[in-house]
Amino acid sequence: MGEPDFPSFAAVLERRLRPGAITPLAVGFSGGSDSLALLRLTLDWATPRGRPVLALTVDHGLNPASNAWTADALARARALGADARALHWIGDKPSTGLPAAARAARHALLAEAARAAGARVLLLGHTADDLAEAALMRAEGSTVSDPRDWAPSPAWPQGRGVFVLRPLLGVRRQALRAWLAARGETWLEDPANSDPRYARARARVALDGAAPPSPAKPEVAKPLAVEGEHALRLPRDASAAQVAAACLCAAGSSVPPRGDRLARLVERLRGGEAFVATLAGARIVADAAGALFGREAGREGLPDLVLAAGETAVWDGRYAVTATQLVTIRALGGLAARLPAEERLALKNFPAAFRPMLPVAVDAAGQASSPVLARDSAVRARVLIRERFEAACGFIDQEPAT
Ligand SMILES: Nc1ncnc2c1ncn2[C@@H]1O[C@H](COP(=O)(O)OP(=O)(O)OP(=O)(O)O)[C@@H](O)[C@H]1O
Repeated sequence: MGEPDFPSFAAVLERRLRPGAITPLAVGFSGGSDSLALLRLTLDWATPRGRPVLALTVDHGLNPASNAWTADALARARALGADARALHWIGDKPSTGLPAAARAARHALLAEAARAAGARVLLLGHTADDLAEAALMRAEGSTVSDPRDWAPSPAWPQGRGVFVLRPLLGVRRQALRAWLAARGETWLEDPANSDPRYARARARVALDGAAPPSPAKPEVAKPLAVEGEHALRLPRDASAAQVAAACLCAAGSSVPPRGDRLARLVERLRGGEAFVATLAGARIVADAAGALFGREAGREGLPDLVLAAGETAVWDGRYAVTATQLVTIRALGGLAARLPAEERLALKNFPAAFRPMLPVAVDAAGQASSPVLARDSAVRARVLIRERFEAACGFIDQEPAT
């Protein structure tokens, strides 16, 4: 296979991708220089290993030329030997916070398409320059975080089971451009990248010609004794990041707690008192044995979800539910008396505080049954809480088997 063009790129792929896997690799391909280099390098690495590469191009619909850019990107990807798909951001675009909304939509579309294609890993073309830009934007007051070389997809629930890999974080954009130019490649320059209304574009200008940024520090996940499936039990000395992840995953939400309220919760946990608190959709019950994080019902209660036979969907960000007949998935609260006797018995195994937030399926005749209590239910439920938590905490550091 010869010496790779960017040894750090190949090293990251060797470390993060499952040896011998032949599932597709998804690549976020905008048509710009970074992701064009990413796509070419990924194809060079994957093709001899028998792994198909799927280029995914998101058309944000924000520029009149975007249709043509997308068509060009697809043609380019296919000419290089990849499969290619266009994804469209449809619906209303906000008048403020457009970059953040576009980013969230992009991650959701990319993750959904990657998962649908059977890919567990989505490669993105962030470079060493993006790390430096993020640092500069923070210095200007922005809250952007550093892109990480390996992280679960930030889109939820679309990104469940999908990891984002950024193998170019150790490479300068200029080096990629020189490498492409030497191969006669041309690429798209998105005018938004030089639009001074955006903090990112201003950071880019400020960094032009600056010294190379230092490479990202590898993150080491601290071991943690976590228990539970529907509610998570953590030791009281869990780190702030682990407490934030526990709230996020137990609540099934997509916005982790930050700032003062998180710091206060961590402090109370360290303090050792027994207490009950709520944060970001999670209910936290702390006692001498540790802290239990479950779903807080909130003032509005939990959503209803109607599923047709054969349909799978995620209910409340916590359970992937598949129906074999028409059902409505609801929160158990208030319906326990309608459960069959053996399910009512099984319910006793759950902490009382969290029983009302378990899912229950109600069929057209009004019959209630919970897929997490019944051994043989017309509805199957996969609990997403624990595996999401483990991914968020960095305990899954390589492409998982499908
Ligand atoms: N329109 C797009 N379609 C597909 N992939 C894209 C698109 N835009 C960006 N990407 C992917 O994301 C990478 C980073 O792009 P960019 O720096 O513009 O995004 P970002 O907003 O900084 O990323 P983040 O999601 O980390 O905020 C690109 O190299 C590419 O892999």
